[in-house]
Amino acid sequence: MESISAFILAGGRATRMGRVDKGLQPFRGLPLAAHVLQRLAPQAASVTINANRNLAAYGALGVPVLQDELQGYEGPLAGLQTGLRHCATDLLLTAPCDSPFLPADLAQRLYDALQAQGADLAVAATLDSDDSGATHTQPHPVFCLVRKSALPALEAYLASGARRMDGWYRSIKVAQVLFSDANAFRNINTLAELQKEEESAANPALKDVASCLAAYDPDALPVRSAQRVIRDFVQPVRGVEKVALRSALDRVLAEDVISPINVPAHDNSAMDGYAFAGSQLKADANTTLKVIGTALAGRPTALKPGPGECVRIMTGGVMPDGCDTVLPQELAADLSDVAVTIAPNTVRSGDNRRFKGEDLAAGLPALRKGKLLRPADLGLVASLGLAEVPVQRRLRVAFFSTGDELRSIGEPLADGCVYDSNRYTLFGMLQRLGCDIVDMGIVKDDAASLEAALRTACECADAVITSGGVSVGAADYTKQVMAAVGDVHFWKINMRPGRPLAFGRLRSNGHSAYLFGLPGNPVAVMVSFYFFARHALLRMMGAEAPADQLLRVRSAQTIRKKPGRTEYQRGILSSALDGTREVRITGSQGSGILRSMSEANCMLVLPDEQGNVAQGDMVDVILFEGLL
Ligand SMILES: Nc1nc2c(c(=O)[nH]1)N[C@H]1C(S)=C(S)[C@@H](COP(=O)(O)OP(=O)(O)OC[C@H]3O[C@@H](n4cnc5c(N)ncnc54)[C@H](O)[C@@H]3O)O[C@H]1N2
Ligand code: MOO
Ligand SMILES: [Mg+2]
Repeated sequence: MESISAFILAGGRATRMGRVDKGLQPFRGLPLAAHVLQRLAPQAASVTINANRNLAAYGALGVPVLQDELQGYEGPLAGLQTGLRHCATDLLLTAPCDSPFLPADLAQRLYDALQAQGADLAVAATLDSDDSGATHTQPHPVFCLVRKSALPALEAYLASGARRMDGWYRSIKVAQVLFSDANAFRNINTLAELQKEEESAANPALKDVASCLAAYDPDALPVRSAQRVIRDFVQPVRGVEKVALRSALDRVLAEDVISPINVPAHDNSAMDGYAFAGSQLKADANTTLKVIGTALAGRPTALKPGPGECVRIMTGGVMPDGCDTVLPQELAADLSDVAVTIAPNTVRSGDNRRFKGEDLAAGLPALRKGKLLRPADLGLVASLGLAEVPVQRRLRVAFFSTGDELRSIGEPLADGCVYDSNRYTLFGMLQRLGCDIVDMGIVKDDAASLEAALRTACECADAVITSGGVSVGAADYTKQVMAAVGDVHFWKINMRPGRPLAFGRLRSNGHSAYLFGLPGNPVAVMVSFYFFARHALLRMMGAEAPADQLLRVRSAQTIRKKPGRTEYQRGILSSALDGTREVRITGSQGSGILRSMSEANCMLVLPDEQGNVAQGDMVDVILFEGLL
């Protein structure tokens, strides 16, 4: 094939996109024009972008940018004219900036037809069918390959005042090439289309995700399978903000932090003592060195100890030239203001020296994107002298309780009613995860109130958490309404507590939010949150969260356990008389007994295959608290 230059037409006004610069709209993480560039680059010797505004932003894509030479947004032919005038090859391939799916063999197939038919221009076309099923050929005039020799005809056409692409085509010899995949020429004209494309790529249907499991039985789902479907279904939210270092605590780092400096910046002493060249140490006799001065931390010295000399140095003091070893002062065999004596085998050459960059090396990542920032990380960023860090935006989570029997604090407790405790445990767990919280209170068990609440929640939050109404009770409208407002599955999970769970995505008025419909029982709410919602929310936050840390310890008692389901029993981990760790459970394990959670300091995780636990058997526990 002859050499081809490609030309991306991004000079339009994008009237259907509200006049935003279409080629620069983000799509799957890149500007639209960058997708077109990626598709064209392998098909051409060079790529140029034709744009009439935001030239610098297009330039940032790493290819030359040319503005129309005709003034006033005169359409694609004006772009083509500019392209042909500046084209370094005999052939110019054009494509619009909003066609991220264009064919990988566009250039080759247009070229073949151009050659075969001896044409000036080859244009792509597809077969379309109308409502009656009749087919017709649909040309895509902006996807064309044109010979530079057609420029005079184009100049003449434009000079006549005409601007239509198909009009000009009638004045030259055109070859039409039929492509079978009409989708490949799909362009994205409106912001709504762009959003829809984004979503369909990023958001598969829940059934498609669930169907990836080897076996999917929503009525008997292993914990691991449910966790997997949830993990594969939820996507991180977008949005980065720069915050002052202290405000970054418990936030998720949005970009790698690259160390701008070496920490420490110099080789320095790890001890208060005497710095010298270690090669002088004698193996079988005392080494005596003359003290020629002092190096304090923060005050590098110009002293250069020669043979038989040393420098008194403080911890953190920069190592003087030629020194690689420090004798801690308390290890000196003899010491005066002017000399120090070191007995054999007190220190080895190289001891007590800290290397430049040994903590953090300049130019290397000090912290990785996705890290949940802990106190040590704040200190680490501070040690680099950085005042701000980029973090993911906070996740917004809306939640409410359902059930006619629920009362809020401050209300009298009518007969048969209970105070709503789930909103408080949920508040606590979400707060600790660092979410922005929208507490929507108690919602009555009627379809209209539930639907209104779900829609409001969906429209204002990234995730919605409800409690209650997901089992089989007569007054539970929750499931019906959830199913109507979104793509939601209802599971019975092989676990206890927390057997029923609703999971999916709600949609309302163009907004969407993930839904976790947790069971109503107060312990079940917490267990389902910890083992399903928590991981999903961390993933949405963009966090690279470590897997749950299970600790294997001895059971101090026999524990009843049914095989075939995972049981999360509430435990108290303590030290036995012999100092080893053992765990016992907190009395009744009923899923309405919240006291069992409050008294516990850990949860036993007894897997599906496990039967009764005998005293002395080893079991897995997960701790509620670590170091803060
Ligand atoms: N026939 C069956 N009955 C039940 C099954 C079953 O499989 N078959 N599953 C049981 C399990 S397991 C659970 S868990 C619960 C879950 O029920 P729901 O999600 O429908 O929850 P509710 O019926 O609304 O409430 C259950 C229970 O929890 C109390 N509750 C609810 N919300 C709160 C709150 N915010 N604060 C305090 N307490 C709350 C509520 O009063 C009920 O006592 O279903 C079993 N039944
Ligand atoms: O499993 Mo239910 O969730 O026992 O309380
Ligand atoms: Mg119920």
